[in-house]
Amino acid sequence: MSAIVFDHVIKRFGDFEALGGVSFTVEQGDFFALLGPNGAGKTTLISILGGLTQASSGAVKVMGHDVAGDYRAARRAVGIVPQELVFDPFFTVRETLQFQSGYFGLKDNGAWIDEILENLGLTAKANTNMRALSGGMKRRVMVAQALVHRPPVIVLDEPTAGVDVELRQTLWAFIQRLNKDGHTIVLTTHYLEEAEALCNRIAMLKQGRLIALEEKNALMNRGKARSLTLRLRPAELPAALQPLLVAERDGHFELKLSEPDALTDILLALRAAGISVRDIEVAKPDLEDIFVSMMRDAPQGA
Ligand SMILES: Nc1ncnc2c1ncn2[C@@H]1O[C@H](COP(=O)(O)OP(=O)(O)OP(=O)(O)O)[C@@H](O)[C@H]1O
Repeated sequence: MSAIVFDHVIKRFGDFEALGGVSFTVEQGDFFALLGPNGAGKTTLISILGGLTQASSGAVKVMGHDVAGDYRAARRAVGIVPQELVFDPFFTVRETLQFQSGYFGLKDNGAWIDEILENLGLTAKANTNMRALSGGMKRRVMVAQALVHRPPVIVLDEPTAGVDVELRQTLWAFIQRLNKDGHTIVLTTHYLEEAEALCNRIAMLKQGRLIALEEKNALMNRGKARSLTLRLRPAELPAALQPLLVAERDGHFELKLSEPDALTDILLALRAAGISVRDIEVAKPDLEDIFVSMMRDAPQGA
């Protein structure tokens, strides 16, 4: 059984189609990244998953439960950390988590609440009113709240937007532990280095359509071509190397390096032309480079 199944999900707001028939699955144990530019439809998809919005057509299942037909069981199977901070200012942190436990009919949830508070660095704030917390602390409570019922599937919608380095590290260490313990994680983020470091599968949305869905390693290998930046004396590129030139700025020549072995030929060509190398740098594309080129190459309104 897949952790999540999106089956031809269409969502219209009036005449506007925010999701144009999205189908993919997230497997149990995945650490899954859902990427896409602003307005691609990520939050809409997550809202449908959490039962906060209804799809115009199509079906969504969480741990085998249909989010529309079997709402309660589906809702129980997933913990969603929303992008926006939503809270009751009159509750303390602990009361907020107790209240959320009650919503799921959980009594005697104190030990797990303590563990969540500890792991998110919230223990010292347990009895503080929500309104008195800083933005980053409120964000931690949003995460804690999504975890109170120990959902097998945890969805984080831009959890690290505007949070400090310490929280990022604490949060990711905790989420990675939960993933190792068997929880399925879905993450949306605009910090692509986070997705690259944490996730094993990556989906990309553009204008409500899925344009890529791959194992991270396969996706990273698409960007095999490295780039080579050279500073030369004299600062000129021999004619034989001109076809490889990608860009030239401030006396730095950026060349396309289709395979690492091509480096030898480049250096030999430079020596033959009597040009010496003053500085050299080889760069491999990261997820951000791959993301940008895939978004550029995907058809408009695909
Ligand atoms: N309630 C609504 N009414 C009308 N349009 C909406 C509504 N909610 C979302 N949209 C539109 O649907 C599209 C997808 O929005 P969504 O919030 O899902 O994008 P996103 O990928 O999460 O973007 P971001 O990265 O900015 O969070 C956008 O064009 C948005 O304006």
